[in-house]
Amino acid sequence: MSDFVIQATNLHRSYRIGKKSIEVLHGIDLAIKRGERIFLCGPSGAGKSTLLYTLAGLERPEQGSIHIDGTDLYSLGPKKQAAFRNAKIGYIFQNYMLLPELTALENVLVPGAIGGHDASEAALAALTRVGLADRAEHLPAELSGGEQQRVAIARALVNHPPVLFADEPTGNLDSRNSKEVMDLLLGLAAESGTTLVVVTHDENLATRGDRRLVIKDGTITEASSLETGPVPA
Ligand SMILES: Nc1ncnc2c1ncn2[C@@H]1O[C@H](COP(=O)(O)OP(=O)(O)OP(=O)(O)O)[C@@H](O)[C@H]1O
Repeated sequence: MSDFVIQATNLHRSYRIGKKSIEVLHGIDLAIKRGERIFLCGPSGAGKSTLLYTLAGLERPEQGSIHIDGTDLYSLGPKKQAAFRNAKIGYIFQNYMLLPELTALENVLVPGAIGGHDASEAALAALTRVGLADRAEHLPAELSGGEQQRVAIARALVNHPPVLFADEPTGNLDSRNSKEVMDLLLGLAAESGTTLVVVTHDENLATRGDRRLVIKDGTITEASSLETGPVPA
C-alpha cells in the first residue's frame, strides 16, 4: 500500500466566463500521506475550494490525475465514482449542507443508505461520538450552527473514509464553537487515522496541522518553504 493516500499530478482547472478564461489551478502536484493533517490557505479567490472539489471528485480537472487510496478517481464511470466517493471520501461544507427535512440521525444515515446497507448502529454511534445522541430526532433547523456542523462531521465520518475534506468548516461559527468543532475534527481524525485536508482563512487554526499549504497564482507552496518554491510531488 502506498504511503500516499492522496496523489494529484499536474492538475489544471479553468473557468470560462463569456470569452474570458481564468486558470485557477495551474499544474498542481500534491502528495499527502496517510493520516496527515493538512491546512490549505491562500487569498480569497485563489482556488482553495476549487482544489478541494477537484480532489474530492466533485469537479473534473481539464488535465491531470488524482489517486485516492490507490484509485484513479476520474478514470471511474459516474456510478462507480459516486460509490467510491461515498465509501472513501468524507466532505464537510462551511454551511453544513444537511438535508433540512431529515432529522440529525437520518442525515447521518444517508451515506449508509447510499451504500445500500443499514448503518443505524454506526449512525447513532457517530452522533454519540460528536456529543449529539440526545439531539438525534431534531431537525437541522432545531439545532445551533455548531451542532449542525457536528452532525455534518458525524455524517462525513460514519463510513470511516480514509480521507476527509473540510471547506472552511468553522467559517460560520463563533470562536467558541469554532474551537470545539476543530478540536472534534482533529481528535476524530487522529483516532481513526483519517487523512484530513482543511481549507481555512484562519492563520491560527492553520498551525494545528502537520503541514500548511498555500495556494496562490494557481500553484501550491508549502508555508514553511515559501522561499524555496513549489512542493515536489
Ligand atoms: N463555477 C464557477 N464559474 C466561474 N468562475 C468560478 C466558478 N467557481 C469559482 N470560480 C472562480 O475561480 C476562482 C477560485 O474560486 P474558489 O472558490 O476556488 O476560491 P477560494 O480560494 O476558495 O476563495 P474564497 O476564499 O473566497 O472562498 C475565483 O476567481 C472564482 O471567481
